[in-house]
Amino acid sequence: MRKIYIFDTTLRDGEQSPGVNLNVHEKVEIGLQLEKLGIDRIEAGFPAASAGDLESVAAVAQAVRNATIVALARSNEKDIDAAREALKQSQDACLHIFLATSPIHRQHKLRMSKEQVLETAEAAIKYGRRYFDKLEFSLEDAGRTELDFICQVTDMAIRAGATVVNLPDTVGYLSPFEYGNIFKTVKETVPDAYKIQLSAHCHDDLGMATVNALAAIMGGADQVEGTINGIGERAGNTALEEVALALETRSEFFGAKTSLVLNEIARTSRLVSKLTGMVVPGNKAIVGANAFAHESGIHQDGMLKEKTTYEIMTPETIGLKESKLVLGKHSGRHAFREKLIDLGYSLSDEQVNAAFKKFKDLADKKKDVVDEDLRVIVEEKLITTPEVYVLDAFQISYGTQSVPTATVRIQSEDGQIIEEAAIGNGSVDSIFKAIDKATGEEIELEDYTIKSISHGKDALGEVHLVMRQGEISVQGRGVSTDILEASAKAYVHAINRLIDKRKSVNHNRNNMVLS
Ligand SMILES: CC(=O)SCCNC(=O)CCNC(=O)[C@H](O)C(C)(C)COP(=O)(O)OP(=O)(O)OC[C@H]1O[C@@H](n2cnc3c(N)ncnc32)[C@H](O)[C@@H]1OP(=O)(O)O
Ligand SMILES: CC(C)C(=O)C(=O)O
Ligand SMILES: [Mg+2]
Repeated sequence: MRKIYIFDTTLRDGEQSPGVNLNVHEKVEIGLQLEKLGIDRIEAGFPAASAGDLESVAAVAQAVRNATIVALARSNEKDIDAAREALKQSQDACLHIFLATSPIHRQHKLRMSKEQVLETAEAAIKYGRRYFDKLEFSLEDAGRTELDFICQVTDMAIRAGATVVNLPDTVGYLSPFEYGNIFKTVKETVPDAYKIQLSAHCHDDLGMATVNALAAIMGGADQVEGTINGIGERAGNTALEEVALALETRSEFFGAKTSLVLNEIARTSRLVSKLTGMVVPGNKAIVGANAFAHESGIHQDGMLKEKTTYEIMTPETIGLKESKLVLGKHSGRHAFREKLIDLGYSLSDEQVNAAFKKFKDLADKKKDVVDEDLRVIVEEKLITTPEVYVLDAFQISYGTQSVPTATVRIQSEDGQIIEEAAIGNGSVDSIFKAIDKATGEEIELEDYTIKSISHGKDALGEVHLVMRQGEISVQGRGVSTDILEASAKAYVHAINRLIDKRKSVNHNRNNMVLS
């Protein structure tokens, strides 16, 4: 199987992401993790850019011993000298020189003719080779360069001493077919192309950075350049984890492999995200939080029966523990039951069905149903107090200038609907007073607490209250994403428990009288 060399430019092109600025320590930390990941070549920076970048490249070159350390330079002696200075402690160094070759860049940016581009690049490569055995030359904006000129520059670069020639799609312009064809053409046309390595460097402006890198491999590229999490200039670079996993998962198709230590990918991704401050989107391939998470019932059922139904690679491959079955409104009974077993509940089919119905009602209101929500659902369901009254609906009228008024609709045991309204000292008080009227109970509220039992803006609120009627004291509990609803539920729950307790107290009294 053909080996594809991996050239990581997280510390150089990745750092060119607007808003990203890594200090020396952070660069070294990432460099060491890239070494663990088995990256072949690490581009540590652009030493001519600043004294800080020169220092960072030198620090990475000193710390990382098991990868080639690369430093970038423009095609001039000053930049190359800065790279020399930065890499002088390196065990295995590579100089990376670039010059743009496309008509747009030649005319507007460099203001050079084709001949001047050839001469400038040749002089720089020759100067660089005086000091470096390994030298990569990049034809910046090769993607928009005339194909015959790409071949001409590549030919010149090889003769001048480049060991790697990089053909970047600098502005993410090409389709996979076109990009792959450049490599195929260079291989077929440039006589000495077989003596050096050809490299692909893609940007994601049209969302094709990964597929273009793969097309380059199919066209004959020996090396792929990119970054962790695909960070980089504008829309970013090829995400290296995507290329590595595409080659691993579809090795029979590509016939090529990297030597990355794949189970270091998740760790590397998290570190780069943490230190650059660039959050990885949930749906990002390979390393996004949802890449191995399943929410819909049909998929979860498939996953529980056989993981390959919905996973083409395993989370363990990239160093994650396991796939996640996320419960939400699209989930089904199979996953729900499995989750309850995980949480330590052993319920009958009937109990699972009843709890599942409550779960679906909650999932309609709440984005993420977390373990704590499920515990509440199950435990509420298992504590069975006869429901003499059920809260059917309530409405609140409230304003800073008006007295809060609540209207409640309550269904009694015999199916009768009772509607009552009341005013109170606040929204909760008015609801409680309306419930008192509807149930005809006279109650003293002894305690009322409210707390959030799950996270986020749509967290569940749990109301706990203690009420007394004569000698009988009971507790009530209500849970909802709305605290007023949780309060009303807790109050009705407590009244039902009060009626239940009153019945058993009376029953015991009667028994005592009889005996
Ligand atoms: C595709 C890429 O990612 S290329 C790498 C891009 N990365 C960076 O630019 C980050 C680091 N850059 C920097 O810190 C600065 O741009 C520096 C220090 C390199 C140069 O700064 P300045 O001297 O102020 O020049 P400035 O950046 O404004 O302009 C770039 C100059 O380099 C020239 N230039 C651009 N590419 C090359 C090249 N490959 N070889 C030689 N000269 C080049 C431009 O034509 C321009 O020259 P001019 O001043 O004669 O018009
Ligand atoms: C410096 C070169 C390789 C580059 O980053 C690009 O062309 O995108
Ligand atoms: Mg780039």
